[in-house]
Amino acid sequence: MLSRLSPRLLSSSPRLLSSSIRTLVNVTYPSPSVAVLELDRPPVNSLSLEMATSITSHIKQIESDPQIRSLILTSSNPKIFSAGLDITEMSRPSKTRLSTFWRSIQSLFLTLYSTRLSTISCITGHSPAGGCLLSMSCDYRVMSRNPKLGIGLNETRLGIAAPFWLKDLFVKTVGYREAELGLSRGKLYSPEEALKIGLVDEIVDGEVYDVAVERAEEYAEIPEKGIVATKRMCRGELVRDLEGKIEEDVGWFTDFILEEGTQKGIEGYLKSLSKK
Ligand SMILES: CCCCCC/C=C\CC(=O)SCCNC(=O)CCNC(=O)[C@H](O)C(C)(C)COP(=O)(O)OP(=O)(O)OC[C@H]1O[C@@H](n2cnc3c(N)ncnc32)[C@H](O)[C@@H]1OP(=O)(O)O
Repeated sequence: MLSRLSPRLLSSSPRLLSSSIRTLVNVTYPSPSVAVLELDRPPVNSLSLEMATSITSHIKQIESDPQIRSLILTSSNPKIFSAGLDITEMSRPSKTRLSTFWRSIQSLFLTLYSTRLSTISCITGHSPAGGCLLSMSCDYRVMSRNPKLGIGLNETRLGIAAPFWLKDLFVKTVGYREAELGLSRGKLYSPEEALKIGLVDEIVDGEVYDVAVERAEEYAEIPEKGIVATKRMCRGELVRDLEGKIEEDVGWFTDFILEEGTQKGIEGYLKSLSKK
């Protein structure tokens, strides 16, 4: 049923969706050339297999409408953009589910990072690890000034490591030395710190969503051919690197996660989260 509805109809009539086919995201259109994809998986927008798959398929649907030029990625939770990968997917998983899960994350990254759409990440809340991956995959990042918020790659704190393509993305975004420091220490940056190192492009005192819409409209006014070719030039190398190593990366991820030491670390981290 979903595939027979146009993206516009789907988004403008959320009541059409019954709870049995929850999409985990909401799509709206604040102007004729801008779409907003709002992450909506309570409590923390963590990326499960289903969540990652849904985001990817909605980006593809939005992309297929030639009128849409810009996409804003945001969250229905004002305090949390995304808590990153759903850690329960990595806790005592079956190897089959774990591989499929990781493929869904690779595919989400490749789709978001290389879309023809100009993408604006509207970071209203915390954005650790996979949340930071989503933000960094966008073309422009605006974040609320709230000093209590954190954004960064804290994988080492869970006893895991970022894959090579996420490390490369971080290096491209903040530079080699800052990336090495941030990754090793699993550092979450405040919005001010993130602005200083180029992890976000703008921090906003008031309504971050309004600024995101403004930026999305500015991007939408730039002629498409030039901006898409430029994006391809800037991002093609990393896309090709991962595309050429999909299987190797799945093998690396599943081996790393299924190792007993990693499992103990993940269990401990999950316990510390639920004890808070
Ligand atoms: C081998 C290589 C692997 C490479 C993979 C590289 C890529 C990405 C890795 C990741 O993304 S791993 C995930 C990293 N994320 C985090 O460390 C964030 C953890 N969460 C938090 O810090 C906090 O939850 C928060 C986001 C700051 C929100 O805090 P708040 O106080 O508002 O909410 P909580 O009470 O902590 O959480 C509510 C509820 O959600 C559960 N939960 C939180 N985060 C996750 C998550 N990422 N996955 C699954 N579940 C999560 C948390 O346990 C609570 O559950 P209950 O106790 O209510 O059952």
